[in-house]
Amino acid sequence: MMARFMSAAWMKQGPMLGILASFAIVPLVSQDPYALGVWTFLLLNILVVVGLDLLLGYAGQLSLGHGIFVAIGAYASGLLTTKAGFSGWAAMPVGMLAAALLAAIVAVPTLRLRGYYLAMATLGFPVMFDAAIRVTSQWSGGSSGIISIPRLKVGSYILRDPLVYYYLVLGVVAVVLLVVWNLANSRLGLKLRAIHADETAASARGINVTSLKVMVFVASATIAALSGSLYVHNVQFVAPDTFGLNYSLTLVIMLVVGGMGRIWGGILGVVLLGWMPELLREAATWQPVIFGSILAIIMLFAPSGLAGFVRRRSFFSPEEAPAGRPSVSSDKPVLAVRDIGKAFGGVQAVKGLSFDVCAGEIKSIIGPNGAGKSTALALISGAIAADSGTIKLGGHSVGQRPAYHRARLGLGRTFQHARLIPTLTVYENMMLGASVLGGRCEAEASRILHQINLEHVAHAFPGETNQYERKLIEIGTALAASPALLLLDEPGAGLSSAEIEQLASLLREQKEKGCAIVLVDHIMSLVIPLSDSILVLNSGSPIMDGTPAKVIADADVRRAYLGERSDVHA
Ligand SMILES: Nc1ncnc2c1ncn2[C@@H]1O[C@H](COP(=O)(O)OP(=O)(O)OP(=O)(O)O)[C@@H](O)[C@H]1O
Repeated sequence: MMARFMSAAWMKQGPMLGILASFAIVPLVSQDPYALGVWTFLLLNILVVVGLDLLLGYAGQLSLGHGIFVAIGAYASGLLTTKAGFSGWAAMPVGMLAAALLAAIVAVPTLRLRGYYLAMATLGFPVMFDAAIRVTSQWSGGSSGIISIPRLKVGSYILRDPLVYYYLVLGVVAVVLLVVWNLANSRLGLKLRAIHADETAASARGINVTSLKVMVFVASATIAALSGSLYVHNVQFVAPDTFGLNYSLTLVIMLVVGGMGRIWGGILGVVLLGWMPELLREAATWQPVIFGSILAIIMLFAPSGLAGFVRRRSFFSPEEAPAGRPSVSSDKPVLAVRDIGKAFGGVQAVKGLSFDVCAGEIKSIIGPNGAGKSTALALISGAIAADSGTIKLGGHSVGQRPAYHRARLGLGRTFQHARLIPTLTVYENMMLGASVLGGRCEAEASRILHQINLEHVAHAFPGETNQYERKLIEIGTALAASPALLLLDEPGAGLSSAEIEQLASLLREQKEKGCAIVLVDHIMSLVIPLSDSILVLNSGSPIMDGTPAKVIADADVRRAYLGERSDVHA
């Protein structure tokens, strides 16, 4: 048992410890103070790029002015130590706090929106920072910068030896890297990858997308400020030119070349591109050409960066599946929808829709194409807001609540076109689904994988599975959250009759366990035998709600919908 634990721990920490060990032996190869200075500078850039990777590679948010957070750390240390009598150690957290504050101020309005708003907001940072330094030149030193910044001290010992400073910086980098590495390979990393791939799907899995994006941006800005502070106490000088737009873009390029979303990719990018100017010093005029050519070649032949050549390895593996949960049932409605409506411009997609679904009940919604079925599910799940009406989940009014909040209250859903996270393995997708429960989601993920018979594709990525498996995986990710209510949008589409039969038995099992299900589908051989009741929508409005027998016998329904189809009989 102990040996298994040790090998699992080594498997998880091993790669990062290996990288850190390589940096630890650098001084054994050369103790040339200049070379050590370059390596120290690279380590400081690794700090920034690794923080940027969390933001860009994991959460998919681009910051084009990230160098400014380094500048804030550098200037806070420079100013507070030269003008306010702070020690370097005391100035450091002030710079980090200032960077975190600025990041939060920028992030809260921009990261609520999807798209490149953060990139646009941060693009102006270098120019604004430069202007701010020049306007406040009396105390900030203007374009001449600040000189004679004191070195860090431990007691009366001044950290001026390049070798000592290298190991100090390496120690800080080691702590940050191990923390970031463990975060990236934890549930948080899965959530960030989910946000990157599909914010709507992430919200449906109970993830508060905005707050997570803000948190990561603030954390990466704080790490960047720490780097800036350590930098100025080494070079003892700071000027605004160091942190221009070029620097911020170079950070992004290092990450892109090395490979985003891997941590070690960013480190590789910094080392490769960081050493290049040194190696090409003789051909200084050719440097931009060579730099640009390398970037173009990487973008053409390895758009995922150098790390993209290595298949991502998951640190999560299915465990022994625990026993299933006991069944629950109650007559209280799990879902109560009253008079909801939604218009898209002139199109009234849903109008006057009301119904209840109790625990252990399957309610199907059918209707012709464009009848408003998917819109109804989107309104119930919170993917879009209703114009009118009320929605109650387990007695809680959720009409104004975002999708992630409804997911946390026990609403699971699938989409008309399966929305899995392509960058996560099947098992990790299950874990993401289960993560809304808190606690150890590995066990729940394993249980569902076993239940839907997909253990053989646990380590595959969704793109490597077939259509039926993808449908099951998406239902599985919803089931992993132990939903009280499950919304299914056309789960039967494109499946063979044998697959539909298997799907029906999986849904029957969920019903028996007390799950309330709302099923939207055109496949009557799935809908009719499975449903307790069927609601028929036509042009957004309900025209009938009753037992399957009553619905298929209704003349209006047959005219509006069923009469057009040949597979009506169960
Ligand atoms: N985001 C949107 N913007 C504008 N119109 C929309 C949007 N979503 C849906 N609609 C319109 O609302 C109406 C209902 O669409 P919805 O997708 O809900 O129908 P449906 O019953 O699910 O159809 P199908 O069976 O083809 O999936 C359609 O006229 C559709 O064009």
